[in-house]
Amino acid sequence: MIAKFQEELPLYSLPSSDEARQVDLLAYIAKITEGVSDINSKNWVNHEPKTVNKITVVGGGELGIACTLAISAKGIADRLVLLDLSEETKGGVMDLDIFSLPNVEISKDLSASAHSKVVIFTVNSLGSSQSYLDVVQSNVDMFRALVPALGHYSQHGVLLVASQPVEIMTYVTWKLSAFPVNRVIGIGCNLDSQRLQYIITNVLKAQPSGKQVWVIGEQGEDKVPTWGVQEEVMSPNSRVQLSNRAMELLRVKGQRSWSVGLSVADLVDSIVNNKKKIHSVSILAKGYYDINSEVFLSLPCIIGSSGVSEVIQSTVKEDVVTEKLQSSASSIHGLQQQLKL
Ligand SMILES: NC(=O)c1ccc[n+]([C@@H]2O[C@H](COP(=O)([O-])OP(=O)(O)OC[C@H]3O[C@@H](n4cnc5c(N)ncnc54)[C@H](O)[C@@H]3O)[C@@H](O)[C@H]2O)c1
Repeated sequence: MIAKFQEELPLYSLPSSDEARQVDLLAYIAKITEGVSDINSKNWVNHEPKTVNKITVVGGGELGIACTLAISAKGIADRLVLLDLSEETKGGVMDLDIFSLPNVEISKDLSASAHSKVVIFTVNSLGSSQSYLDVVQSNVDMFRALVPALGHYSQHGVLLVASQPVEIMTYVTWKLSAFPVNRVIGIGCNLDSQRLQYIITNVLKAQPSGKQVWVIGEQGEDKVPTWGVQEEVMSPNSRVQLSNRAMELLRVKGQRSWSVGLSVADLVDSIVNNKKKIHSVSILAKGYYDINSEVFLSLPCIIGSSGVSEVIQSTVKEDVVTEKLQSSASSIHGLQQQLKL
């Protein structure tokens, strides 16, 4: 299946103005996707009420199950489709089959995702590639087989990417889907930001509250804290000391799939219920922090039903933040240039 798409798919090379052709191509791709033999005979367009809060989780591994459980626990979805595309039946998915959850459907058919408000990507290729570039390329190849069809089935939804490396996989999803950029988001530093705010406010009990501090940039070692507005009662020095102390506490927290699942569910809640809440998520960073290449980095944004509605620009000028983001942008862009999309 993947090989077939490698031959078929220069979709992202179409100009976005050529929408009719893009839709035709996406329809064709969906048609030849596994599990969908004839898109018209299935009549998927008419079977699904379009107003329900339907969510699709793609991938039934650790993170896919964690997202499913967290979204179910929050009661956000009227219907949740877990697309388990693996050959074998992994423990988690099998157990969900046995101990079924209300409103959760497990499927291998991509068309089951039709009319989702959010499609969450948690798949990860298990290729035995040697170099980092090969590992990323095998994830890209897998996305080539999935994103165009899933984008076709949920043309008005938001694509939320959790697969790693999240900045690159979000860029790849944007290119392969031909979606408007505001509706393609990576989970980026959302969990780190929420944790940092909690640490500053509830653990360090610092005044003023940590609501104005964000973790931004590249997920992992190169992420960086930044303040949204100048805190009048704090000198720049004590602000830096406070965020450094909070970042130290954040680093030892580690990441478990269930904590990422909880933060994904919070993001989904903001989208589905049009909460207009601020999240630090991976978005197209071109034009911010003097970045002029097409790379995705985490920046604080207002998130609602159409994805990103506004990017929050910090009024605090910090050279170290700009340098870190530019350095991340340069290395991510370098790697993207070597990928075969
Ligand atoms: N687990 C976490 O805490 C966590 C946190 C943040 C990000 N992530 C990222 O999310 C992704 C998934 O992580 P995980 O822990 O769930 O991994 P996992 O190995 O448990 O699950 C990967 C899933 O991808 C599916 N898959 C593999 N190859 C496929 C293919 N060719 N077509 C369709 N599906 C395929 C597998 O069947 C499996 O369901 C990874 O990129 C990971 O880095 C995970």
